[in-house]
Amino acid sequence: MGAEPFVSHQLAMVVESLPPLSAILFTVAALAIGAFTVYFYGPSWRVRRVPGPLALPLIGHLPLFAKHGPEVFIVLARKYGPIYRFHLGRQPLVMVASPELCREVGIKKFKSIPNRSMPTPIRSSPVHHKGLFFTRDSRWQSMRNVLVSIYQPSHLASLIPVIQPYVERAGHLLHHGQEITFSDLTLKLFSDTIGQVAFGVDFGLTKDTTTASTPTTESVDNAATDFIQKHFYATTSLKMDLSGSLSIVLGQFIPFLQEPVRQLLMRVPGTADQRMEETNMAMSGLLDNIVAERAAQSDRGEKNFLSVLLNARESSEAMKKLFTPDYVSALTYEHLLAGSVTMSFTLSSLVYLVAMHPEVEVKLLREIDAFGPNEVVPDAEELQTKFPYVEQVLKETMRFFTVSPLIAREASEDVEIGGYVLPKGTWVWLAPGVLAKDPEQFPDPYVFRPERFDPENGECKRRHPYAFIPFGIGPRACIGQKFSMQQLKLVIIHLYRHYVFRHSPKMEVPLQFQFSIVVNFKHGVKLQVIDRKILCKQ
Ligand code: HEM
Repeated sequence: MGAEPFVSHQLAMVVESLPPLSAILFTVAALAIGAFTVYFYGPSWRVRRVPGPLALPLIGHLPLFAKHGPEVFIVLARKYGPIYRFHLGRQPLVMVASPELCREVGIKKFKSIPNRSMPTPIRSSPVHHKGLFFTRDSRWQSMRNVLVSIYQPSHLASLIPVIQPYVERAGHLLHHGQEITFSDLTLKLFSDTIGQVAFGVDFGLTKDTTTASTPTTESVDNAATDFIQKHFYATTSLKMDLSGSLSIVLGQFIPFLQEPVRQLLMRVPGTADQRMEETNMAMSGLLDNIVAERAAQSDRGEKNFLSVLLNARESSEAMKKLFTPDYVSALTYEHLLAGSVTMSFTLSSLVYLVAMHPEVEVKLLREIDAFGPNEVVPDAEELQTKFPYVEQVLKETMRFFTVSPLIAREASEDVEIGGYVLPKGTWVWLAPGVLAKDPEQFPDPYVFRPERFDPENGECKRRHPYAFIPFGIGPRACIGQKFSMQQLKLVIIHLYRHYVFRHSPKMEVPLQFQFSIVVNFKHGVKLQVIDRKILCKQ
């Protein structure tokens, strides 16, 4: 017998002993379904005891989100109570929606839940990874300890003369009878002020090109303008709903595919992923240049965040290791991100709401006018003590339209919250937007009533201390809270000293929102400007 017939015979025997093709297919299919089930239901299984609506395969509760928008979290809290599950695609979130449970997560059990989970849009955007927001554990703690010193009252007070010229400059852009998209102006204004406070650079966005009067700062160059445009694009592209780039959308359903697909699509011309990558690269390059230039300056002073950070970096070897150039860039950029969109949304909401409530406007103007002549700029202490009604209007605005209705946290060990044991790795999200509309804490929650924040008011006295947390809670709360309030008051006082506002006929009713990493207006806030001097003469 030759070798060939022998081999064929052996092969035939092997093939005969194999299961039929259908059996193989069946096994493969069963394995695939098993793997699919484990992958998609594993995370849900771990938190199955927490109540919540039935989650659809792959898309979880995203259809509910599409139907109700951010209000969905209020709807679900009413139905399931203060702790419930919400599935963002495959990822289950344990939502915490009562003041007491927020205190438990944010303060009492902070050690078990010290970090933030990284939402899908941010995973696509490396420029955001090394800021304070997403840094974790001991590195976060060390960075925060240094950065907190920058927000000391004395430093904040010194920022008023730095910011005021920008506020006045933006004010000069307003004219009686003018129709403006006010939210665009405020985004430019706060990008300009934070540009100065964070980088020591004048982005020149509110510069009146028809006059020569501008604050005396470093020159406005094309690189800065280019940078800020890229920043606007990068920020508005980080959508949490299903309108983001393909890799972001995919990340909601099949997270492990997000990065490979992003890597692929960013090489394909015309895709949103490619545009985002180009923007991120260009922005990182520009940021690194700004940081390198400032690092090379010997007398950089202490007037802006970047200089303070670079000075801290040079103070010891440990600091040098902590604040490597990439972290310095990310932290400085984070200021711009955190301090422009949030502030613009809050101020635009305030002016929108005051325009709808003449009785609030009258009280606000009375308090502002009583302070003194228009030329006198209040100092930090006066801002804190002489404008209680401005503060109430601001707080009520932040309650009414909460810019950050969800706060992302993640358990770093097994932890018990509200009677449920949540395993390590669970995404535990706080819901300040739900608390803000709780009728027990805020009677008639859909009525805009600043007086509810008057400390002498019974409603205010009865309220739980953590019912109102627009800046978050505990050691991880917003580091810029005092800075924000100071700056917002400064702008409100300046604006209302000169103008009042009415809704433009072009303003949509009701106002529509867009949910990206923070809430924003879909079509902007459109207003008519009324010069108070002209109003008085009429
Ligand atoms: C109206 C204005 C603002 C609002 C409503 C706001 C809200 C928030 C919220 C809700 C958080 C999460 C807190 C938590 O997890 O408990 C946060 C964190 C943070 N905010 Fe703000 N913010 C505002 C303005 C600013 C400004 C102006 C800056 C910087 C100049 C800033 C810098 C930060 C940083 C760095 C964090 C992360 C803190 C950490 O993880 O340690 N924010 N903010």
